[in-house]
This record gives sequence, C-alpha cells and structure tokens, in this order.
Amino acid sequence: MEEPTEEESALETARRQLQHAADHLNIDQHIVERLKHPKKVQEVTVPVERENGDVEVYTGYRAQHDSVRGPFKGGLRYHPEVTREECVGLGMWMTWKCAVMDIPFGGAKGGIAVNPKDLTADEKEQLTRRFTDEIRSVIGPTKDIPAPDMGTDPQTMAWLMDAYSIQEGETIPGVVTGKPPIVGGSKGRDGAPGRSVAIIAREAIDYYDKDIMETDVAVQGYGSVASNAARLLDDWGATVVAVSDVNGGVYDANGLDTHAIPSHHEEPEAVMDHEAPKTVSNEELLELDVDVVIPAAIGNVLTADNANDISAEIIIEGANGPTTTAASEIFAERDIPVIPDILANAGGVTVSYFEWLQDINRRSWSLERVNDELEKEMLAAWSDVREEFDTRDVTWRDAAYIVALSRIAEAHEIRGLWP
Ligand SMILES: NC(=O)C1=CN([C@@H]2O[C@H](COP(=O)(O)OP(=O)(O)OC[C@H]3O[C@@H](n4cnc5c(N)ncnc54)[C@H](OP(=O)(O)O)[C@@H]3O)[C@@H](O)[C@H]2O)C=CC1
Ligand SMILES: O=C(O)CCC(=O)C(=O)O
Repeated sequence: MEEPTEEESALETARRQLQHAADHLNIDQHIVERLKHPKKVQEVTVPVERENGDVEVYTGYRAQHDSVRGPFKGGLRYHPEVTREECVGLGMWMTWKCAVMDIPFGGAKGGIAVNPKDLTADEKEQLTRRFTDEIRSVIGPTKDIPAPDMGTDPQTMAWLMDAYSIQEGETIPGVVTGKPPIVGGSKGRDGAPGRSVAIIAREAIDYYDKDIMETDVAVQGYGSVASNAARLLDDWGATVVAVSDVNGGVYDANGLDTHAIPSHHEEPEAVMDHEAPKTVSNEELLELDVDVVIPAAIGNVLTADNANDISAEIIIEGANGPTTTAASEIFAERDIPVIPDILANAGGVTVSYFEWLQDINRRSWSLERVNDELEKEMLAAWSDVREEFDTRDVTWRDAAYIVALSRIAEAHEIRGLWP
C-alpha cells in the first residue's frame, strides 16, 4: 500500500480505503483499478449577477463514479473548498454507500466552489438554476440524481427540480431527491442521515455492551446530520455533552438540551450563543473524555496529529471522510472502533431512494412508514457489516467495504462491462 501523507485529499483517502479492502477479497485487480477512477467528471462555470451589479463566475463539478448497480446518485455541496478531486472522492464513497445499503444506485457527487453564506437567497437561486442548466445533459431520473449535502438544502433541490423540469417541458420530480415534500420530496429525508447515524451509534453502543442511558456523546457540527443525530440520541437517553458549529462548541457534563440549541438550518453559527457551563474549540470537542464521539461536520478532522489524543471509546463517522488513513491506522492499533461514514450516514441516500420510488409511483409515504423502513434497512446493513467484522480480523471500515465491494465486483463481472 502507498504510504499515507497527512495532506490527504478525499480522493486519496477513498483510493487507499478501496485498495485496503480489496486486499481482503479475491476480486479481479482490473476491476479494483477501474474503481479507482470516475467514469466521468463534468466541470462547468456558473456566472451569477450579484445584487451590487458585479458578475462572479463560480466553478462547479459533477463527478460520476460508477453506475454498474443503477443510476449515479449523490449530493451537491456548496462550499469554498469544493474541488474536482474532492467530488471524485466523495462520489466513490457514494458508490460504496449505496452498495453497502444494497440499494440500486451507483455513486456520484457534485458541488460548486462557493461560500453559500456570502450569497443572498436570490443569488443562490440563480446559481443553482444556471448550474442545473450546465449539468442538464448528464443528470436525469434514470441517469444521475443529485441530492443535498453541505451548504445545500431542500430549497436548493426544489430550484434544481424546477430548472430541469422547465427545460424538459414537464414536471420531473425524480431528477433530484431531498426536495420539500410539497413538490415530491419524501417526508423524513431531511432528518434521515442524522437518524441513521443515531441508529448505528445505538447499535454500536449495544454491541460494545454499553447502556445508552449511561453513554456520553460529543457531536461535531450542528447541521443537518449532526443536529438530527444529537437530538435523537438525546431523546433515546444518551447524554449529549457537546455540540459545535464552525466557531466552536458548547459543553455541559450533565447533558445539553439539544432541542433548545438552533441547528445550522434554524440559525447558522448560533451554537455558541447557547448558554452552557463551558465552551470548547472544535479540536477540543473531538478530544473530550466521552464514550462516543461523532464528527458530523467536515472531512479530515481526525488525523495523525490528534488520533492519539482521542479519548472516546467509539467513533461514529457522521461526516463523509472525517478520518485520514494515518488516523485510521492509529485507531486500529489503539483498538478504538471507527464505524464508517458509508454505513453510519447512509440513511440520507436510503431515504433518497424511498423518495425516488415515491416520485416514480406518484405516491407519498407517511413519515412513520419512511422511518420504519429506514430502521429496517439500517439494521439489515448493520447486520451484514457486523457479520464480516465478526468473521474476519478487520476494522469496521474494511468490513463495510468488503460488503460493498463484493456486490459491486460481482455486478461488474456479471454485466461483463469491461473495462
Ligand atoms: N446532508 C446530507 O444529506 C448528508 C450529509 N453528509 C455529510 O455530513 C457532513 C455535514 O453535512 P450537513 O449536515 O448536510 O451540512 P450542513 O450544511 O447542514 O451543516 C454543516 C455544519 O457543519 C458546521 N461546520 C462548518 N464548517 C465547520 C468547521 N470547519 N468545523 C466545525 N464545524 C463546521 C456548520 O456550522 P455553521 O452553522 O456555523 O455554518 C454546520 O453546523 C458532510 O460531510 C456531508 O457530506 C452525509 C450524508 C448525507
Ligand atoms: O441522498 C443522496 O442521494 C446522497 C446524500 C449524500 O450526498 C451522502 O450520503 O453523502
């Protein structure tokens, strides 16, 4: 295996993880090589007329990794650090995520290098509509279906759906998931990635013979994934002692009232306004002496620099790619289980799949049905991964990759799509 460096892009991490897992399986190395590369990356420029009359041109991407099991699927990220490489790495993770959940999608990811906080709502709408026009030829309900990710939300998905539908001359809800329910979105999609993080955390807590009522949890971030995970774990009896936003976090050893702290979507950058006995930096939050730590904001926060200082007994990856290769190796040596992103936060894409089914059938499901089916799918995937973990001497990440990769490699072999 290549020597990991600490300056690691999402793509480098994703490639190393793939090779690492492939080494445990008897898979044709040609297929593994193919999977290290995207099928296609669309790069576009998107002009926006700002309200002061200036024109700014942003760069956007849609990276399509693999579609052997179904249409490309994955979120759209608006963040200043979005790059082509990042989209490709995140798209690879989507391929494994859909396969580990056994849902009939491939993997993709897109994004625009922009700080959405710098734009007004009208400017964001213009940006989204123009970006949709630029990627229109590569997306569609049976080709590639975007969804929310960091910096985008149901409103962004509604604009995307509308811009696509106008050009096609008919309303096509299935081109995107994560829309508001009034325009064909699924109930429960918004909260689904956080819900799956909470379900998997609950199962991991149980697997390691802990009682959720006696479990302290620290959560990094307070956006869509983090706030929903923190609130559910709180509702289920865990003590959520810390949460954060981009500016830092609040800490209460007796447990925070997670419902009283505004999430990113309720009010961005408001976490530190919440009254609490202590504040912590985002770095300190990860090192708190808790049972479970859940990085659920940005990538590459667990690195060789802090891996030896992490006190938590279990790490649940809420964000995509929060752990570098070097940190993963340190956690493996320290025997700290890291439950990987491709399993833990897969509730988002799973409910996106439910949404896509609802759009095709023009029939909406109740929130209760969505949550029940999500619970079933998460427990089934947890059980598949746990079986690999229990029968092989591997990490949780490798176990999840083994499940995913076996399905993808088999599909490639059977379809004979080669190279
Ligand atoms: N949304 C989805 O459907 C899914 C998202 N994910 C992944 O989960 C992660 C979070 O996404 P999501 O919850 O949607 O994002 P959101 O945009 O909803 O929220 C992001 C959160 O992260 C905080 N944040 C931003 N920068 C930093 C930083 N440098 N340090 C600490 N916190 C920071 C933000 O704080 P502030 O309020 O101050 O801006 C906000 O609380 C990403 O890795 C994403 O890819 C995974 C599966 C599905
Ligand atoms: O719902 C989806 O299609 C994808 C969500 C996503 O981007 C992710 O799981 O990382």
